[in-house]
Amino acid sequence: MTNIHLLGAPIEEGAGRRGCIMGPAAYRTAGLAEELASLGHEVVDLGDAQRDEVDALETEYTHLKLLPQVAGWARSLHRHAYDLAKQDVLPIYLGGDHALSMGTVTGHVAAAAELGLPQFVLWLDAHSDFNVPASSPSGNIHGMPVAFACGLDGFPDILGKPLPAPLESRNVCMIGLRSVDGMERDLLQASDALAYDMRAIDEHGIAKLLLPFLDQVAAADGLLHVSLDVDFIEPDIAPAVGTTVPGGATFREAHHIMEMLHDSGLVTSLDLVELNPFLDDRGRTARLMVDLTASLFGRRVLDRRTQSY
Ligand SMILES: NC(=[NH2+])NCCC[C@H](N)C(=O)O
Ligand SMILES: [Mn+2]
Ligand SMILES: [Mn+2]
Repeated sequence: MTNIHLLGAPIEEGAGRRGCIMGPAAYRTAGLAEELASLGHEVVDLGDAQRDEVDALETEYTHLKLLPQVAGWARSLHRHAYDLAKQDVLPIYLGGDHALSMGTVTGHVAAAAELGLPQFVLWLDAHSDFNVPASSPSGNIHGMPVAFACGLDGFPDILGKPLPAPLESRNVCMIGLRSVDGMERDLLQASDALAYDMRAIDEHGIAKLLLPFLDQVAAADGLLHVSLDVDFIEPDIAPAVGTTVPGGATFREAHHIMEMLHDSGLVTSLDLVELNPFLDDRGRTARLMVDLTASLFGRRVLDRRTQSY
């Protein structure tokens, strides 16, 4: 039994298209809390976080879109995440676009650093979200949270203070990549992040990529934050996302990852991001995300002990 706390993060200003503001409501409508409770967990819905008011920030990168709004969300979510990380609960952040991870990841890294524990991040996404302002072709800040959390140069004062502790890029594992921008690719390859594209899944399968990373987290006695972007999944089955890229993870691959994460017992926090209910087809993407989350929290078809392999 896990004590799960749900926090809505209805940010949409980091994405190029509007609609993620409706994400938290869609997860609630799709029955996320009830589903997790039916698996035997204690679930508390904290409602939605509020954005801080932030004035214009100084930066030479004028193409950054809606920067004060994104910074307001990052500051608020950073505080929430830091507080939740210090409690004996497992937070699930209901996005909201992926810029929300600028707050959640940095909050968890800051709390982990104070506890003297290494913080790991599993990034399930079609994109590496490793742009810095200078490399971003779009100016959409949801393409930048990993670079920001790792402390790369060139960002304005998004948190309103220096990063309390940078995320170590060697503690990051990305799976599902199939859209990385030109300069972003150079930055990613110069970092120590483990990054697997779809070809790696095709050639090796999920288990072979994920197990060594989970072993590394366990060996380091680390904390594990999972950030699940809807566009990680094949858009045919998960259409409610503004940045679809064909060739995503299948239903089976996505559930397989979630089941392995459950079995590992290592996950300590989770972001569900980029759900855009405005683009959904009768709630199917919201329901799929709820089902995947249920797999991560223990739903399974058979008990392993009853199987003969
Ligand atoms: N979280 C996301 N969906 N990110 C998409 C980013 C797309 C592109 N790399 C950009 O920076 O604009
Ligand atoms: Mn993303
Ligand atoms: Mn993405």
